Amino acid sequence: MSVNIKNVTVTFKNQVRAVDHVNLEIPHGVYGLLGENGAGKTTLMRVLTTVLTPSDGEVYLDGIRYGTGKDEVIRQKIGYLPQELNLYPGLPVQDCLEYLGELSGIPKEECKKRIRYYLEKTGLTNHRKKKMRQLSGGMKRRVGLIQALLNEPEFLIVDEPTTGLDPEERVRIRNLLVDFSEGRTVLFSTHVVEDIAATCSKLAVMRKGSFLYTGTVQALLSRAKGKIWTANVADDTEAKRLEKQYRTTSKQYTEEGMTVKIISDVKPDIDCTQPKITLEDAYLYLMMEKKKQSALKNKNFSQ
Ligand SMILES: Nc1ncnc2c1ncn2[C@@H]1O[C@H](COP(=O)(O)OP(=O)(O)OP(=O)(O)O)[C@@H](O)[C@H]1O
Repeated sequence: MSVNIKNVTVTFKNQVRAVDHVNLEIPHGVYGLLGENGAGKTTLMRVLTTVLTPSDGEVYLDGIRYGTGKDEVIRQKIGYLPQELNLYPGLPVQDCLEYLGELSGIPKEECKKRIRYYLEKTGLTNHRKKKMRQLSGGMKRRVGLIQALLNEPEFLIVDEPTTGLDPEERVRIRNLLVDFSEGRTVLFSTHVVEDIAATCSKLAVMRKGSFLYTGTVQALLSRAKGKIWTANVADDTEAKRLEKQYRTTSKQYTEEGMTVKIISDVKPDIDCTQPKITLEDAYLYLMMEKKKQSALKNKNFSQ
């Protein structure tokens, strides 16, 4: 399964350019799509599902070009979990999934077998008789994921699959996606950096309709090498003082007080050490660098 995005642009009627000339080849396995609110992730995913026709550019799935009369064939290869999904509130979970399976043309017995398997895998077996409207947000999300997996798609696109899940369920769903990706392609879009760190070896980082980065997690981590520092402080007042002085990313309470993470090309003039870089550090470093560059560009432009 290969997915190719070539020079794709989406401009909405209100002139918002949500996706701006992007190019991407999505390989096998779980591929992360990370980006701030409004970056263009959902718009790009809607293009990939054939729901939205781009204003410009081409998309190919296994060499089949979108919008050339073969979109139905493409759709049969795709499973999609959208950000918001309201599945038949009056139907019990089992009936709802059986109905969706029937709509997808999955043979009845095979469909029941898959439903049993995925209910078990998502920890929902004991909730299968509950009506959809009686489920918690996290449970609804998991049923939504099952509907996307049900036709065992070659290309699975999931938009924020772990939203509303408790930590244990989050891990369970991540593992399910990794297992499912064996021999398939999974596009995993999220704001949760931890989700990407736990599932993907490659990712794209999106901002304002463009990719700031595409490549391996490892290479992104090495970009931030030598730029992240940790300082221990006694309390929040001291942490705030550091925040005024340096570009800080996070602070965390510890047994002794607090630790503050600082981004700096050179060692800050305080007692600090270099921690093991996390994907969150590398992501925040990338975002800060790009924002700094755009601010500089705007300043030069207005001078
Ligand atoms: N149908 C639409 N008409 C006009 N503008 C839209 C439409 N859909 C999205 N947008 C705009 O396009 C931009 C990208 O939105 P999109 O939903 O793709 O971002 P996102 O990265 O998925 O954000 P989030 O992480 O918050 O879901 C935003 O500025 C949004 O307001």
